[in-house]
This record gives sequence, C-alpha cells and structure tokens, in this order.
Amino acid sequence: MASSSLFQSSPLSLKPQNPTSLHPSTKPHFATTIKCVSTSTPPSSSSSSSDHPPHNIRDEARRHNTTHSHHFSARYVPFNADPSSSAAESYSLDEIVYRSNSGGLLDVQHDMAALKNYDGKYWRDLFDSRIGKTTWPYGSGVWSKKEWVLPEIDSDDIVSAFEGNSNLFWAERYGKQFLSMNDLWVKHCGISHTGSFKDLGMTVLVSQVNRLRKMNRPVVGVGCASTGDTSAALSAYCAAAGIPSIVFLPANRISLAQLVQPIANGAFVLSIDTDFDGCMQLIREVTAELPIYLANSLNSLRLEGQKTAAIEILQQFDWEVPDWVIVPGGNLGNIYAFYKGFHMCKELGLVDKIPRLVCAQAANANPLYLHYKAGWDQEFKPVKANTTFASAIQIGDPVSIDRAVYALKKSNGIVEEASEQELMDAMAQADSTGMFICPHTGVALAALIKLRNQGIIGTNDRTVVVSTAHGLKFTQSKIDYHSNDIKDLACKYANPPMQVKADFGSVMDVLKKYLLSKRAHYPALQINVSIVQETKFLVLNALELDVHPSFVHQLSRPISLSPNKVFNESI
Ligand SMILES: Cc1ncc(COP(=O)(O)O)c(C=O)c1O
Ligand SMILES: N[C@@H](CCOP(=O)(O)O)C(=O)O
Repeated sequence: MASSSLFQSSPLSLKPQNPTSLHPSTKPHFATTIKCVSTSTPPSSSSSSSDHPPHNIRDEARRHNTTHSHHFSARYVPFNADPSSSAAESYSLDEIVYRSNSGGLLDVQHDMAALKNYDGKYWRDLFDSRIGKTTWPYGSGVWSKKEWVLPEIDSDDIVSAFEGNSNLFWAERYGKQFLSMNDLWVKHCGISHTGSFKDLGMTVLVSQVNRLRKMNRPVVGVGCASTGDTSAALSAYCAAAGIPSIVFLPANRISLAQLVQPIANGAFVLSIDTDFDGCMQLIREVTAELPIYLANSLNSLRLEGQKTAAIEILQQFDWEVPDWVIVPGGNLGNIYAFYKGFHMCKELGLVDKIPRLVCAQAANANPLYLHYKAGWDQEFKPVKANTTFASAIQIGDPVSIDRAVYALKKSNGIVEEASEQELMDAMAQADSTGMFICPHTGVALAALIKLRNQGIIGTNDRTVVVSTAHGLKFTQSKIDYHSNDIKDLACKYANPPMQVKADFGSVMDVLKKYLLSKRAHYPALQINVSIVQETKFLVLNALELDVHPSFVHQLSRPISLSPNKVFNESI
C-alpha cells in the first residue's frame, strides 16, 4: 500500500487506542446522528468487530467503514452535452481520459437521482456533522463532502492533508474604510497545506491516481504545467503517496517560494524557456505519449475538489447565500468549480439560489475579459499574456474557457479586469488592514472596487472575495512595492522601513513625528506631547491640546515615563 504517513500525524496516530474509549467524534456518527429522510435504504454504519485496536485514523476508518458512498456514483461525460447524447458517451472515472470524442472538455457527472433520495436538510446536517473532526477522511473539507466528490473511491486510497475548511474572514476594516461595505468577506483558500486552493483539487486527483495504480493501470507518474501553485500541490500530494511527479515550469516566471516547493518535495522539475501556455501545450503532448497522468484542471477530477470551497462558503454562512462571489481567473477551471459547487447545493435543496459570480482577470492577461466585452458572441480569441505581478494567472489561452463562459452565463456573472497599478494598490490597502494577500486576490479586490464604484455591488451586498494563494508565496512583489521600486508604477501606499541611528534621541525623534502623523486618526485625543528626557517625564503640552479645558486640567500632571514604555499610561 502506498504510504501517506506524512499527512497522518494526528493524536490518534500516536498510540493505539482502545476502541471502547474513543472520543465520540471518532466514532461512526453518520447513521446514528443523521436521520434519513428518504424512503430509500438509509446509509449503514456497519462497524466490523475486530479484536485489534486501531493504530491510526486510517485504520480506524477501515474498521468502522462508515461510508455510504456505495449508494452513489459518478462518471465522465462530455461537458455541457445534450443530456440525450451524453448518455451515448460516458466513461468510468477509472479510465484515463481527458477529452471527449469530439475533442471537447469532460465533466464529472454525479448520479443526481441517487443524491436526491436525501433532502437538503439531510446533506446540510451530514456535512455540518463532519466539521472539526479527525475522522478519516472527513477531517478534510473536501472529503467531508465525499459523496458529492468521488463517491466510489475507497477511503483507504485517499491521499489527504485535511485540506479545506479554510477561514472565511470578515474584512471589517477593509470593507468599511475602502468600500463602505459592512458585509465583505474573504475566503482564504490560500491558507492551506501548500498555500493555494490547488490543494482542494489535487487531493482528489492524486487519490484517484493512487487508486488507478493499485488497479495496475499504466500510470508511472503525474505531470502538470504550472505557474507555480498547481506544481506545488501536485508534488506535495504525490510525495505523500510515494508517486513520482513531473512539473513543467515557465523559466523565470514563477516566484522563488513557489519554485522551491516541488524541488523540496522531490518532483522532477523542468524549467522550460517558454510561458505557461507553452508549457501547457507541451504537457498535453507528452501525456498523450507517455504513462504520465495529466494533473492540470483540463482534467475534470480536479474541479470536483475545488467545488467544495463553494459549498464551504454556504456552510460557513449557515447555508445563507451571499450576493456575490469574486474569483480571480487564469486557466479558468476554478470559476466553473465554484459555479458547480453552488449549483449542486441548489439542485439538491441545500439552498434556494446561487450567488452572482465575478471573474477577475489581470489586464495584462485578459482573454476572458475581452471575450465578455465582445458580448460572448464572437469566437473566443486567445491572447499573448504579458507579464503581471499576478504571475499565477499570466495565462493567455485558458483550457477551461468553455466552462468559464458557461458558469458566468448561468450565474448572471460579470468579468472585470485590473491594471498592475490597481491590483498592487488593492493588495497594499488590504494588507494595511491586517491581511497579507497574494496579487491575484489583489486583482479580485480591484475588480470589487470597480463594481462598487459603478454601483453594481451595493453597500450592503454580502460579498465574498476568494483569496486563492497565501501572500507569503509572493513576497517579492510586496518588497518591490514597499521599496517604491517598480518602474512606471506609483507605489502610493508604500510603507518602507525607516533607517534610524541606534540612540535614544534619534529613536524618540522619529517616534514623535510618527505619532504626530497619526493624531488625526484619534480626534478625541488630539494631544501633542513633549518628552522631557532628563526627568523621564512625559509632559502633556496643554497649549496644543485640542480638547475641553477641564480635560486638559485633568491631564496636566506629570506621567511617569520609562524609556522602554513611552505610552504606558492610558489617557
Ligand atoms: C493563485 C492563483 N489564483 C488564481 C488562479 C486562477 O485559477 P484558474 O486557473 O482556475 O482560473 C491560479 C491558477 O491559475 C492561481 O494559482
Ligand atoms: N495557476 C495555475 C495554472 C494552471 O492551472 P490549472 O488549474 O489548470 O492547473 C498554476 O498554479 O499552475
């Protein structure tokens, strides 16, 4: 069996436990806590009675076999095909196939009739019951929706880092200060195992590969073209499962933090002198010739994992539907994945509508935006993508263009673009309110600013911006911005560090200036201060106080000042 012990370090794996003394959360809770509302056979929780105590959470899951996935199934069908003709062409998920007979995209089609045997409340309760547990594999935000993802895979084949369940962050200060919005949220998909939303899809794809290899299917390795995040996720999940990974990277076009990820995880890294679109073309040709399984989002398995972020957003809002969801787009798989997640929730009765979707592109790599502006009707034209700080979406010929157009049309969606100036300023402003976002999230926020300014998104609209990667992967762009060192870009919100001599007086001087510059933010306490160094007293200078005289009197007393604690007195 392939080893994935790297991802199994949980308290449960440290020592064998007596099954009778298990914490309730590790017990099979499915059939006991969820009442089946259907007339069909309820899922069973057949626990096998082994005399051996479980050694880890995988063993534990195997013993209890809590899954009821055998009620459900999924297959590949041509994307957006006429339902009658798709019956003629379909493939088992155990086949190695990425394209339909006509060369079009595929989609994973679930047996919706079987899923509909259970009503919306049933699914909501089931998914909610799995949050925050370590039960294998449901501790993952993706696999907690296993029945809707890969229903037929054996839990034992799953390769997971317990990805998903990412923070839905209330952007209170950013929303109020920059957008006059009260209900702005950021779904931090980049706070994840390899630092981007790609983990959500990659756990599914690598798990299926793990299964295929156990079935002796001809898969020697897994490969992708990448702008840095897909390659990081692929190499990590493959390394966890002991599967060789091969990544095609456009030379000198991805961040150092991204480059080091597959190297550290032992992938075979090819740095190729072309752009992402060139790498994508090559990996497609190579995977048609060699037993290398294709891991890009052309492979619709990936999107099954990525769609769970949409389900999670609904879950985190207690199944209330936001008005808008804004997603940065490059190869354009993710925007469709979000649509699919929301749409399944509606179709299966968990919610009664879906949000409007916005896809945000960098103006330097904007083929979808141009297509949208042309009214969708013209034939789609790929572009040559120019350099952008949002380097992971520097893509001119997106493989999922048809999926994206479909998702946007069905969700009454919008496409916006952001210039380099707009995306970098939006990122800097967001960071100044306590976030640390990636430039792609800057693109999404810049799109939001435009839609707010046009009055399309309202002040009280509940809006979710999808943050797709961790800011720490893109520190060079932030360093350049805050060093005011970007040609043709006004770094308006740059906050460079101040060089200061190592003596008390110099430090105090710069601090006084700094505090004075901040006075305006605290109108109730517009107090100028002067420091009397010899006496180590802080004296409030009454002449410069902008407050009521009685308040001045009250404050006009020496305050003990320690050199290390300038403002240890609350005023
Ligand atoms: C950080 C980041 N954001 C956004 C995207 C865009 O996602 P998609 O290619 O699915 O449109 C990507 C990859 O393309 C990415 O790596
Ligand atoms: N940003 C992506 C580009 C490839 O997208 P994919 O979803 O088709 O794999 C990356 O990080 O490589």
